[in-house]
Amino acid sequence: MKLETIDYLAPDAAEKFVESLHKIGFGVLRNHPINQDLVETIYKEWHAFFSTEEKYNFRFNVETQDGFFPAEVSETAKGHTVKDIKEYFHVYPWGQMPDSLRENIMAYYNKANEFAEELLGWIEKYSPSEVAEHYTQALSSMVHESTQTLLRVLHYPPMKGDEEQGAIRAAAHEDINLITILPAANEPGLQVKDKDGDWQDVPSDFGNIIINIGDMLQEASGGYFPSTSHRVINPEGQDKTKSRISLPLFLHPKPEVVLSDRYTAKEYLMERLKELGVI
Ligand SMILES: O=C(O)CCC(=O)C(=O)O
Ligand SMILES: [Fe+2]
Repeated sequence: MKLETIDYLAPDAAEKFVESLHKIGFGVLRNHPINQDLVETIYKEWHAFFSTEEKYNFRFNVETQDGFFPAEVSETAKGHTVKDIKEYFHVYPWGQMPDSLRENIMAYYNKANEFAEELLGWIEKYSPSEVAEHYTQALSSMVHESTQTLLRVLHYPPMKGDEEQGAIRAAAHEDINLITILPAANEPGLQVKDKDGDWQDVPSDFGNIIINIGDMLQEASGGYFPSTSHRVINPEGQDKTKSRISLPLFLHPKPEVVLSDRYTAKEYLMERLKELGVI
């Protein structure tokens, strides 16, 4: 099944969107309520921030994981040995960030959280009853007023030619959280692995919003919604000189939320972070 872009305003949008999440683990929406001018402004402001030395004043707090993660400490995806070519900033409402960037990024954080709750309502409504009966509470209430939901501002720098052999912008991985909401980045590169094991480009027309299933919803739905591998490939030709900025919001349930008879959200997260060697 090819990943189709769904019109948020179409009468059958919710049903089609949830079908796409079930079949592919990804759904792409256009005509959605997230303001594109705000997204563009954030891309510009944070691109400027990443190009200054000021970012080093916000080095991440090891305990709480908010703040700036330089390229040298950037992630290595599960099962990989080479670091991704990226730097990023973890934004939490309670976390450190430059005062000058707070207003716009928090406006986006709040709006995208509200939108995510609406989409979780769609997912719940169109989950088959034998799947939905295992949800221990409404999906939207799992994340409502959660302090764990993480907005990651990612900067993939221009390619310099001295990158480590085999390194890519983001190696294949799955997200740990419930769902992820991601406005199309300012440059292409995001790919999803389909059922045949082939990499498909995610339709990343500027203005689209991309939603994917994370491991926690896969767990809570007994596998009905698959947490699909995705990656960001390196640019070619002219695009090598360009930075790519992206803005995934990782919806994390409140720690005490029961995902399944095996895990609470907190237990699940701890297990995964240990596996990744983060804690
Ligand atoms: O930059 C992107 O488009 C995707 C990033 C991503 O998948 C992640 O940070 O988990
Ligand atoms: Fe991801």
